[in-house]
Amino acid sequence: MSDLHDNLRRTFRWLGDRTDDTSAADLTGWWREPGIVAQIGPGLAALFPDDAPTVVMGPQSRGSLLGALVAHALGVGLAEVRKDPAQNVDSDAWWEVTTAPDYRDRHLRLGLRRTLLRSGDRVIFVDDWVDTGAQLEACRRLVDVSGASWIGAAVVVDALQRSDLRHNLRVRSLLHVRELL
Ligand SMILES: O=P(O)(O)OC[C@H]1O[C@H](OP(=O)(O)OP(=O)(O)O)[C@H](O)[C@@H]1O
Repeated sequence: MSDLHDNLRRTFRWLGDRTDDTSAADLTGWWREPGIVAQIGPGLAALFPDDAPTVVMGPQSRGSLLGALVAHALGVGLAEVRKDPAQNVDSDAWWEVTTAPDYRDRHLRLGLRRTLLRSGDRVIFVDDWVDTGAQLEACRRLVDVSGASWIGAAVVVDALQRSDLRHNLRVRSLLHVRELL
């Protein structure tokens, strides 16, 4: 998987002009690269080789995109986490949580349809990037309330500001943000 590691670094860009104080991560080059699309699902799945997940959880939108690739690699399904979930009909029941301030200082409402996780499910969380860990922590709460079990988080880039979260939520990554600087 060293090809994957090198390809992720090669096709990543920081966007920012000289007059800008901050820069933004551009990951779109990853999705354009056939080798990455082929390898990233198996690569993330391999971060938890001994844990036998029954389902992948991925937050909208890039967590769901990657989550589908990981689910395919593992031969399981995907539980999609929606932002600002809307109930369609009375019987459409959701688990909902609000995040701590995330990397854009947002308190997001995240929701998971109750039909998507069952007690006995073993969940692997997938996302492209973790920064404050606010969305990650909120997804852990969704798993807890559903009665399913949390295996850990497989992410592409670990930019976690809090190392306690890395340990407590079992965060494993393909790259550390330092490798992109
Ligand atoms: O660690 P945190 O501070 O919670 O931030 C990380 C989250 O933010 C980004 O998603 P974003 O909400 O930008 O949505 P996107 O996937 O649609 O780009 C990223 O994909 C993670 O889900």
